[in-house]
Amino acid sequence: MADQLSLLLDSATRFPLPNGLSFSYGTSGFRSDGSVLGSTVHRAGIVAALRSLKTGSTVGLVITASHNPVCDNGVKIADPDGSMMDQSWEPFANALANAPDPNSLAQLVLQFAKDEEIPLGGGQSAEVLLARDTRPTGETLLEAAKQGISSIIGTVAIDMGILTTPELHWMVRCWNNGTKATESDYFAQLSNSFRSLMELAPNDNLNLDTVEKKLIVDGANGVGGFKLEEIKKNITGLEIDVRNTGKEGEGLLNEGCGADFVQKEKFAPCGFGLSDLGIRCASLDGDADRLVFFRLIPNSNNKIELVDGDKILSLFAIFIQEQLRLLEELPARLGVVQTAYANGAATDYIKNLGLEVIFTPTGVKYLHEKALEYDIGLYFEANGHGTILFSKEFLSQLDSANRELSSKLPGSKKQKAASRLVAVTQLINQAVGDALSGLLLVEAILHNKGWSFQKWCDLYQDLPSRQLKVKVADRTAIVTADAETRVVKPAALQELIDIETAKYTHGRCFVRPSGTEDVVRIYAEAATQDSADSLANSVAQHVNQILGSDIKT
Ligand SMILES: CC(=O)N[C@H]1[C@@H](OP(=O)(O)O)O[C@H](CO)[C@@H](O)[C@@H]1O
Ligand SMILES: [Mg+2]
Repeated sequence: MADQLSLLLDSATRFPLPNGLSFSYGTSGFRSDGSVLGSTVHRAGIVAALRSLKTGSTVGLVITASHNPVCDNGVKIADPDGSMMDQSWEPFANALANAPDPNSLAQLVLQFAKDEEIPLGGGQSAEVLLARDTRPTGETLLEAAKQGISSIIGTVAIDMGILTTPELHWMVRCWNNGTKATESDYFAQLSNSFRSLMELAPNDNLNLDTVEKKLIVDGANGVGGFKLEEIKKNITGLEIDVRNTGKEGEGLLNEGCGADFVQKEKFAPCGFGLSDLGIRCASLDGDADRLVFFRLIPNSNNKIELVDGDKILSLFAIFIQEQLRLLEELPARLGVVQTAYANGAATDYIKNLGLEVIFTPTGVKYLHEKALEYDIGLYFEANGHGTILFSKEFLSQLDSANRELSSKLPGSKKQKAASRLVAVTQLINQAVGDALSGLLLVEAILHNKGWSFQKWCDLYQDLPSRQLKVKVADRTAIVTADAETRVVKPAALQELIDIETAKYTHGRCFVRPSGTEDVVRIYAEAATQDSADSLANSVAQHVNQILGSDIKT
């Protein structure tokens, strides 16, 4: 134990906490300006090493700040099944990140290891897979993570290189399952399952030829674009043109491009223009875990028609439901998980399909956890982060049904439905929302259904909405309940929100503190755009008055 203590003290001395800063494991890990994150990433390395020792399995650590500006960076930890680190460890991660000096850091580690019965001292080995996105601060931060990891005796760090966040989560999951886990295995799994699903399109679908084969993808000048360039080499039946790949001269990461920009601004990303009218387009975020689709609106100065996470979710739900209906001998409990940001029209649409819709607070760690409770759990945030989870029991029943139908009724509708579901389970990332696998699944489903982009857009009409953010003195003064739809503190604020909302037809409004930025977010929905704008503005004024601040859009 003396060795362990001196190793920790020595390592921590090289990564002092910057003066006057504090860090918090927020909606999606630690995030800040990349230049101040050395100590945080080093300490996240220690947390990951301990997590691996505790679980007796390999865990992951990704250095990314997703859709944030290029100067930001961040770090998050993946659990052995590829999901986000168990929330019960976040308080320890926070305490460690803010430990004022090496001594208190070492004491925190020793005490936590004792409380959690984590075997220190090298008796047990541990393993952490590492990856980073394309940010310039990534390389130095990766080194900090490696040093943090190796300050726990017996832990090995394996650098998997520059990857999308979902690739790393997928690799951790496969590594622990003992299945193939390299990047080329990931590419092969995506292209093979995409091919299978495309080939399973019904022959009697007369509309198949009318589906536009061309797709233009905005890579946000991040890691997703050049990974898609690799995947597309093995794909037929779809012509993919990748823009904003991050190559020299193509622009800065997430600047005027990427899924967050496209979804929030409802404008085409840079590099897109008039010549793309009528063509189906998609946008990834900086670490390729978010996906939205769009199409340029003629004569509108690059405004777009947006297909967000809610509509991707709806498309997936319809497709899964259709296959299950053909396979009535395979009962499955389907759950659809959304957050309060889901458009009201989307929720109504999914409920009208007869599906169960559940709401959780913002942040995929909450949605993912809920989706795991179903045989098939579909979840998406409106901003395009989501996936479909299949329970182990369902996967094994599906596998048996597929084998039986393939031998007894080959080529039948039932057999094809089972094979389609099998292909979906292989194509969609089971660890975390993945823009690249989601994109291929959308394309394969549109092809199977013979649906044009227009048909997909027309599933339902989004209710007009508006999002505002307000910077306040202390955003934690706002406490919410009921999946963030109601403010419980300060109580007067909810009463004011209720009074404002009642003034509008189809009015809905909620307020919550962001988990990734120092702001309070306001979301409003109403029958017209003017009403949504006005509702959001008046509630922002109330937030302003009660908590003191300036309104930002
Ligand atoms: C309104 C919104 O888009 N919120 C985003 C944003 O969280 P906030 O806690 O709202 O800052 O970033 C999260 C991480 O990417 C994402 O999960 C979430 O949906
Ligand atoms: Mg992201």
